[in-house]
Amino acid sequence: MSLALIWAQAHDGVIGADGGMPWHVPEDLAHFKALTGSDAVIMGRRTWDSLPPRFRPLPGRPNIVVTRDPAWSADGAIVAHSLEDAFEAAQLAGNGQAWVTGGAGLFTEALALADRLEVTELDLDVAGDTFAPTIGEEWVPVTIDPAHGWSESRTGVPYRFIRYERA
Ligand SMILES: CCc1nc(N)nc(N)c1OCCCOc1ncccc1N1CCC(C(F)(F)F)CC1
Repeated sequence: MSLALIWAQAHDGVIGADGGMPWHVPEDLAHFKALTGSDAVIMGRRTWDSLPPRFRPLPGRPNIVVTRDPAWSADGAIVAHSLEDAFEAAQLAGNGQAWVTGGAGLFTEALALADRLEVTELDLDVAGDTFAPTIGEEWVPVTIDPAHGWSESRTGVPYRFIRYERA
């Protein structure tokens, strides 16, 4: 079972503001859906709370939610009380690839265990209160589109997808 992290970030690594994502880039939703498919997703409880109700749980796959609260539960969520427990639950319930989908705390912790990062970069200046983890030198960007070219979202936001793998 390997662990991948997936996130979308604006300038300065902003990934969230006031419990949500301060943008709407449909191409990123499609990208997230295409990449994570029916694989297990692991997320923190605040990310779970941030999901629009129609996507909670994320459809068609095990949703593992990490929380410190021993009393927490939610329909459609497999509860874990640590990233290790979540990883184990993903191995039991999942099909080979597990995705950490947020938030910042989990990304920072999971970075050490992951072998793949799928980052959507948005050419967007937006105020935020939550930030992506710093990607260290050991991570190598894998060119997946012509030299990481920028595309333009139908909402006008330039975006690009970058895959990183551990060197
Ligand atoms: C997509 C947002 C997203 N992008 C990338 N690249 N990495 C992520 N870690 C990520 O955050 C996933 C959890 C938060 O997700 C949402 N937050 C607000 C609104 C909508 C969503 N989505 C819509 C698509 C839906 C589907 F199941 F269709 F994929 C899942 C929930």
